Amino acid sequence: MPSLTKLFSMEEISQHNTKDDCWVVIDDKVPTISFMASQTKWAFVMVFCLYSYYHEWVYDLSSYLDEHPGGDDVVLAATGKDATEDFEDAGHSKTAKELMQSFFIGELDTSDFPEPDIVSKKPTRRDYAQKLIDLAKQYWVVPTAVVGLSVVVGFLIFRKK
Ligand code: HEM
Repeated sequence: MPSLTKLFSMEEISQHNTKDDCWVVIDDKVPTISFMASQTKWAFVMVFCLYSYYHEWVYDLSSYLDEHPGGDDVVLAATGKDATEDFEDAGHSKTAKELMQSFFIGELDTSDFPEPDIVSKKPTRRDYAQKLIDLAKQYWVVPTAVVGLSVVVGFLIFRKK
């Protein structure tokens, strides 16, 4: 995915995890676009939404930690991972979201993330055989009871003759 800003790996970001040096990754960016004309603004918003769908943003909160109304511990606990959920759960105001833009430093480099395994695999004969074995293992009591009962009945009939 092409990028317009500086890229940081999660490994690098996770090293900035102290009170004096604190970076977080949040998938939420509201660009300051109030200076644009209405139509241009919406076109920009649409392109930006598409772009931001594939990107996660990195914020350097080192200078803000002491002032953060939610405290520094919650933010420090959210370093080295995607903090979007924690950020959203805190119910940040529009003002907070605007303020966070002043701490923006770049975006998360996702190029070395493993590809999700979405290739659908057609079941083979081996898979069906394995399924049958698994079922037999799971329900072994029924066939065992049938065989046992047949042996007993057969034995009784044989003895009568
Ligand atoms: C990214 C930059 C951030 C900025 C600029 C920011 C700013 C603020 C502001 C202004 C408030 C006061 C309430 C409001 O106006 O919404 C607040 C509260 C809070 N923030 Fe943040 N915050 C940031 C990141 C985070 C992160 C990453 C977390 C958690 C992992 C977090 C957790 C909280 C919590 C728990 C509160 C208290 C909410 C409450 O009192 O109900 N914040 N933040």
